[in-house]
Amino acid sequence: MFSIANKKKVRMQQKLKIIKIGGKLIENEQNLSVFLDDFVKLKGAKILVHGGGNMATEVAGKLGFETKMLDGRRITDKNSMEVITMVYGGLINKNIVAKLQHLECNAIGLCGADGNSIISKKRPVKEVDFGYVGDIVKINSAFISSLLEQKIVPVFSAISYGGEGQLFNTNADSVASEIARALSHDFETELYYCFEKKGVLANADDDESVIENLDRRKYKDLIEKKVITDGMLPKLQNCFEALENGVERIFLGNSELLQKKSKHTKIIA
Ligand SMILES: Nc1ncnc2c1ncn2[C@@H]1O[C@H](COP(=O)(O)OP(=O)(O)O)[C@@H](O)[C@H]1O
Ligand SMILES: CC(=O)N[C@@H](CCC(=O)OP(=O)(O)O)C(=O)O
Repeated sequence: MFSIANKKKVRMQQKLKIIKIGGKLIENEQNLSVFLDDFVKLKGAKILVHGGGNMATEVAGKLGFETKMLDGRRITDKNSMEVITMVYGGLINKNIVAKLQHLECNAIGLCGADGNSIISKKRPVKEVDFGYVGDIVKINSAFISSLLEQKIVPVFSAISYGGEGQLFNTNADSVASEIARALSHDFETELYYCFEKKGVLANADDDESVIENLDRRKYKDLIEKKVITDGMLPKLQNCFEALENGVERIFLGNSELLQKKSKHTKIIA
């Protein structure tokens, strides 16, 4: 019989790719289709994490709810949490899974409550109360690994679980990096952030000004110069934390990143 230690050793030699797709790419049918075609072609174990912030804002607006963001994170009141559950957990997640099934990729759609997979705690109230925003405290690696072993592709939405019947909204970039960090104990992990730009830009007005290699020193400098703002702030914070906690390689780019043919950003130590 295979012992747990042996199983772990076998997995350590296995590569795992965790890919996050941002909301602005999902909204565009053409970009989503290019991305999913490349995603299904990736060999080996893989996990997809999706955002959808823009769509949630749009649906909330239609329902007459105002959206407030701070440092790339949504201040999530009760109404906002309900919209998020419907949009991320339902509309986006189920459509992506259906498209993957059509491409003959056996995907399963999950939020953090499913399989007790992503456990979080309400973000502590400091200057701001983010409401139903959860910071991840635990990833159920054993459950996620068991899906991967069955060749099932988990597709996670940006919803975590508080453990006491409460769902929380969690930045999708954080979901991806925390899953990558946790599973790097068992697999050799690579993390990919796909969004609408070619990578981290040195000049926000020039889409070709991609920084090909980004280290922490340059990242801090670019924050001070206000070149890195908005959603890019939590995204890069997640990248460096992941790199310092066992994730082997991290890349940022557009819907074509998975082919790595066009310019993109690599996070380096
Ligand atoms: N230096 C930068 N390079 C690229 N994008 C940046 C930069 N600074 C801020 N951004 C913004 O960050 C956004 C990406 O973050 P976010 O909106 O969270 O992405 P996602 O679509 O993955 O959710 C880009 O759309 C861009 O407007
Ligand atoms: C707490 C928090 O901000 N959660 C995010 C989750 C979705 C997300 O991250 O979507 P994108 O990847 O498309 O930005 C939000 O509600 O906007």
